[in-house]
Amino acid sequence: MMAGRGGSETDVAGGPARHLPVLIDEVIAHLAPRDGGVYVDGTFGAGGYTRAILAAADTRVIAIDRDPNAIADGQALVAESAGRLSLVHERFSALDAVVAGQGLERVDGVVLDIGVSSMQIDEGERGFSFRRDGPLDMRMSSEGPSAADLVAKLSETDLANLLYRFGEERRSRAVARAIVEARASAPIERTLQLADIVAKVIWAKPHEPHPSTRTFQALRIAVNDELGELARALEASERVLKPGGRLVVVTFHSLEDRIVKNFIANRAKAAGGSRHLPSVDAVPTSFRLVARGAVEAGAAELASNPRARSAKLRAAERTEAPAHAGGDLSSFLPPLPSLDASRRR
Ligand SMILES: C[S@@+](CC[C@H](N)C(=O)[O-])C[C@H]1O[C@@H](n2cnc3c(N)ncnc32)[C@H](O)[C@@H]1O
Repeated sequence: MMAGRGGSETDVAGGPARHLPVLIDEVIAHLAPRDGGVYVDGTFGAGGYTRAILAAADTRVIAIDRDPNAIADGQALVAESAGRLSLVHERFSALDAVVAGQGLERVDGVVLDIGVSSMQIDEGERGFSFRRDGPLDMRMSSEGPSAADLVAKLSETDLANLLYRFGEERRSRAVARAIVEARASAPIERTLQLADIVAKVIWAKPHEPHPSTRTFQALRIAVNDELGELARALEASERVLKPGGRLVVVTFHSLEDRIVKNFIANRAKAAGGSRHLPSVDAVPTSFRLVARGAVEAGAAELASNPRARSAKLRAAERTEAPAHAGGDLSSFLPPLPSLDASRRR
């Protein structure tokens, strides 16, 4: 079962929690759940945030996860919640449709805890871990192409670009070359098989991350379209939050944090607000900042949970202004660095 990124026992809303989620006090402080409010937990996982929201006030929670195992494990909490929790198997990019499916138009808060759960990492069979043997899968939802499919089918150049963009792997060309050479003699279908191939071209000192860290991160992000999912979920939140409703997002690496930071900055600053332009051109801001900059874990949490080290929380509050026209993710999805462009410089 889910060991969790924190791993502590609390009992909220009736049942034993199996982990202490990252930045939980800060999440609740910024989400500010209130009696009668409806909150979307877009990343249910082991239900740590959901439990805390249910415990903080007399709220209703609509929780979402794309992983069928998380949905199955969460049924006990649904049963305990006396009708206050709806748990939906869906991608969080569709959170506005999920809210509509519950017969609601708007909600009081949305929280996202981006990334994989410990359960997903810890189960070798899911294929996320370079330390455990398993099929090279990495699909959170068990649908669509797996990591093994990408490794088998992408050209050497596309593989190198993927590793560079989503893993920030500086030796992406060497890793891509090694993968292409290895797959010519045998299909790469197991996690440890891929980890061995990467270890032949990247040496890590004892204090450095495992040589496969960046390769596995890149494949996972690509397989699950994690950056696109995040960008679309931010836009869906803008559509579904009531004026005064809060958006709280916790991320674990810079690619994700940049998207959240850019989105909030984009929506919280009035476009066309220049004194050189007629005021009629100004686009009203749809969010205002709740937290200036990113909130990080304090010393106590860092001491008890090393996984909180890279966590960053950003929060914003919805204004009365209409949502921006959706779909143009380029206004806040930062251009991903192209390997070829970087080599030309
Ligand atoms: C870090 S865990 C969340 C842990 C949770 N906050 C808790 O306290 O237990 C992330 C969860 O989000 C889910 N997830 C990731 N991307 C998703 C997406 N695009 N749509 C829905 N669920 C997603 C994963 O399956 C995983 O269960």
